[in-house]
Amino acid sequence: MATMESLIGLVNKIQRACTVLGDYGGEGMSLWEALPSVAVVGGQSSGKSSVLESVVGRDFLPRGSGIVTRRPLVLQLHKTENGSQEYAEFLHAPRKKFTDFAAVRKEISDETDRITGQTKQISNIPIQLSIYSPNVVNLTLIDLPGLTKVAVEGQPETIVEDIENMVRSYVEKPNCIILAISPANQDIATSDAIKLGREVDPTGERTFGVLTKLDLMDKGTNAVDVLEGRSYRLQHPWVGIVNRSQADINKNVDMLAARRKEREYFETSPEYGHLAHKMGSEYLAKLLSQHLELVIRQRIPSIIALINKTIDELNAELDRIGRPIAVDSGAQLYTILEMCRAFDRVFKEHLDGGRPGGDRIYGVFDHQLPAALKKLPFERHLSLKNVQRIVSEADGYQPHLIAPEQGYRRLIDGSIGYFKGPAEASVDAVHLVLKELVRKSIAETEELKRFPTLQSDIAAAANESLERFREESKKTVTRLVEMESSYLTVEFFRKIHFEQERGQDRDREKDKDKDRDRERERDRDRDSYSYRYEKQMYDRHDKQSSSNVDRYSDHYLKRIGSNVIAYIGMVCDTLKNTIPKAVVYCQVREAKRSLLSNFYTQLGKREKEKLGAMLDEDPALMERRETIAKRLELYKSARDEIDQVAWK
Ligand SMILES: Nc1nc2c(ncn2[C@@H]2O[C@H](COP(=O)(O)OP(=O)(O)OP(=O)(O)O)[C@@H](O)[C@H]2O)c(=O)[nH]1
Repeated sequence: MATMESLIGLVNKIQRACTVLGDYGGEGMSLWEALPSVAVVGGQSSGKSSVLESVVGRDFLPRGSGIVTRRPLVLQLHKTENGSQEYAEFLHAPRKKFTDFAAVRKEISDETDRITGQTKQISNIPIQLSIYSPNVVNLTLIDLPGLTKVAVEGQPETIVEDIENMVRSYVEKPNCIILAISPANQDIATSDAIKLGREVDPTGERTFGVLTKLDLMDKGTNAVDVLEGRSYRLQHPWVGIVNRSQADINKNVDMLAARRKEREYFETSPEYGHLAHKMGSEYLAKLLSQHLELVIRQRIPSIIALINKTIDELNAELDRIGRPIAVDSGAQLYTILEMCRAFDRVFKEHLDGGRPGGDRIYGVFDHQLPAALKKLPFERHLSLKNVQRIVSEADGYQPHLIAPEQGYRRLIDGSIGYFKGPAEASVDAVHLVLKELVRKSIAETEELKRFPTLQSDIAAAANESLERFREESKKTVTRLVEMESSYLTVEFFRKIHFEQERGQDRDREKDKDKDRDRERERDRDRDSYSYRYEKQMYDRHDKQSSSNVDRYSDHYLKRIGSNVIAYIGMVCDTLKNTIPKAVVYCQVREAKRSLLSNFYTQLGKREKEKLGAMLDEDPALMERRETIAKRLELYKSARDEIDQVAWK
């Protein structure tokens, strides 16, 4: 019985492991998949049910002469807590607990009749019986209808084949251990059990030869040749058995008494005395236990592999969804700061390269700003008419004598005002890029994924900062533009004055130099406002054929306009360079330096509850993590259980 004990321990551990694995369905491995089943196979009345009972150690199967087992009986033994009451339950009557095993026997018999009628018919619909007991191992035993050679009165012709096919469907499963029962009072060469065993298990590794009814052999004959493996060789040793006779059953001889009788039989037998220690039901039970243990142990590596694989998967998933968060406020603050830093890292990567987005800021400076500047309506503002109007207005009642100082100022002031638009537009464009980068960075910060509340807190704080930077940046670029109005570059006008003198000389030399003049202009930046402006003025002038009657000649006004345009072109070039500097200084640099600094200040002042609230997770995620953590624990304990078994 020591072997049975260790088998119970082993199977229990695997049971616990498999319950864990099986509990979650799908990939889980059920206990019954991990464990082998044992089927008894043999001719009619060969003693199958008797042998099965001996292995289980209980009387509960109907027995008798003639065909008794007419439906497969799938018997699942479930080990229960020590001290708990033994009971049986049928699948066809789930809520009914049988504690009286005589009643179990009767129910098997009645249930057989329910399907087959009280005839000699058989059915392949199994009866499922579970026995819950502290004294059994978790195991499936299958009692099968006896194989027969001919159909008897009341049976269909196909019965021989039908039974064989049914039995085969059970024993051909590689997980099935075959107890091949042959009665000693028949020639072993005609044994149906051996024949089928050889067919489904040619190497004989899962077939056990059992010889029953040794006591019923003819006087003067014995089965020593069979038992010693000479008649038919099997990998496992043959076991001889003496079950209760029909007379014993009728007299209600109990199992203990039957065992004693069997032991005495072998010990006192002149033929089998030398084999006594390897004979009998108890020895068969022991042999079977040992084999089961071996087979079950062979399954351990694959069970452990499955457990390890699942543990790895669970750990990976936990890593993905994040480990649980701490409860004390210090640790929470730390977690929040860590996450802010992670976000900050991603954000900076976007700006500095490594991640896309920062280049769009350069796009604003390189493309958007110059394009906007080019579109400014200077040509309209400095049209001949406008120049004349503004210069005249600035002069007032007294026309200027040498140069229209006030006129220039007004023309320039009015023009410079136009730069505010593109300057502010650059600020706004960069603001939008930064805002988008904040949004992107939050989405891309792995660590933040599980904390929707913190995500929106960080987003709000970052956007608030960006808004502040934008205000500051707008003030600065406006100032840059205003600075251009507040003090004009003197050198420019001195140079103009000088050039104009020269120009007047040339005028005197008149149009013969006109071509040369144009050539000089062409040499200048063709893209500049002054070039385009002057060209337009020339063209217009040619068409208008100088019918002007105003204070100043068209030529003179055109000069003023083109001077202003040239000056504005210079201012434009300056602003094209300084606006980006201001924008980067006020917005980009600040975003990199102090996007979350206000947030940090606020964080320091928050109470514990508020910190906890910031770390609120998606409830579904929390639940998932809990489930995974629990499963992980179970799997680890299952692995421990099995490890203990494996190293024994
Ligand atoms: N004397 C003696 N009788 C036995 C032995 N084994 C079985 N019997 C008797 O043989 C009869 C059939 O035994 P079962 O255990 O019902 O045989 P079975 O193979 O399950 O029979 P079916 O289910 O009908 O095929 C019963 O009356 C048993 O008492 C044995 O070793 N010695």
